Amino acid sequence: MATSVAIVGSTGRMGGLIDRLLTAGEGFDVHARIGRGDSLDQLDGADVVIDVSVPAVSPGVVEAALDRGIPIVVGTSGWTADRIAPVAARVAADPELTALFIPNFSLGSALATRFAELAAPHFESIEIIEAHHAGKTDSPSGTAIRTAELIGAARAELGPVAAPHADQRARGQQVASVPVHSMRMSGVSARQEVVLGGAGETVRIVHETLSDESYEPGILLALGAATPGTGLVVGLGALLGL
Ligand SMILES: NC(=O)C1=CN([C@@H]2O[C@H](COP(=O)(O)OP(=O)(O)OC[C@H]3O[C@@H](n4cnc5c(N)ncnc54)[C@H](OP(=O)(O)O)[C@@H]3O)[C@@H](O)[C@H]2O)C=CC1
Ligand SMILES: O=C(O)C1=N[C@H](C(=O)O)C[C@H](O)C1
Repeated sequence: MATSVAIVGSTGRMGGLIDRLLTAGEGFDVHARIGRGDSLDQLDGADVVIDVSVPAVSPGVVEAALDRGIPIVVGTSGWTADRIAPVAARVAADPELTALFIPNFSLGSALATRFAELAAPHFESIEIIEAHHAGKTDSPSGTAIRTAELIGAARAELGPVAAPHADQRARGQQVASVPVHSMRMSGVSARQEVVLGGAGETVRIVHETLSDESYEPGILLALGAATPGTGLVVGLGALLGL
């Protein structure tokens, strides 16, 4: 029997992509298409919820899914480690609950983030430059926040990265001590560059999204993994075994 999926943010770019992907493929049915103004009671009866809405709305969607015991995949940005923490505690307390936070569904992005995490302990200077389409309303991107948090965790025993003059606005927003510089502009879908500097050298880890097609395998992987008892997952890398 097909897995029934409730899509929150269904009228948006990602919601439309997910709708088309599930409708065209096998194994999943669309249970409900939920947009602004629609009741979250439409989640009732779904096997899984996928949220691709806006950062302000996403926490309420997660709560509504967990209240109903329905596994949820969260693709919406804005989920810092601090915001995930109470959800993690709730999921840890109930073995039936499942919440997957996937800041970026693309394989290349998951790999690039992992590469940055691996390199982080070896360089004292690390900064992130991310660019997105002009329609993106939040910054830094969810991917940049997650990447910076993982860099910070990888350097936990070494201390913060060297970010001189970080009090100046043009030095970016610090996330887990990593300066993040966000551009919102025409001509770009999504791009992230992690620049690492050490004695006499720099390393640049660049990921570019050229089309939304790159998200499709990750969306299906996450939906397939979102079953009761999976628990908390953060990042596609965990599902890929990276
Ligand atoms: N994890 C990943 O790989 C990716 C994540 N994203 C993230 O996904 C999110 C959505 O991106 P995108 O599709 O480009 O954005 P869009 O602006 O195209 O879509 C946002 C959707 O959320 C809806 N929405 C707004 N308020 C509510 C509400 N109260 N209840 C239900 N739905 C609501 C909007 O409805 P309305 O049209 O009425 O405003 C719209 O359908 C962003 O946070 C983005 O960063 C994006 C790409 C990839
Ligand atoms: O809004 C987008 O487009 C994207 N949002 C996500 C983010 O905030 O990281 C993922 C990807 O970068 C595209």
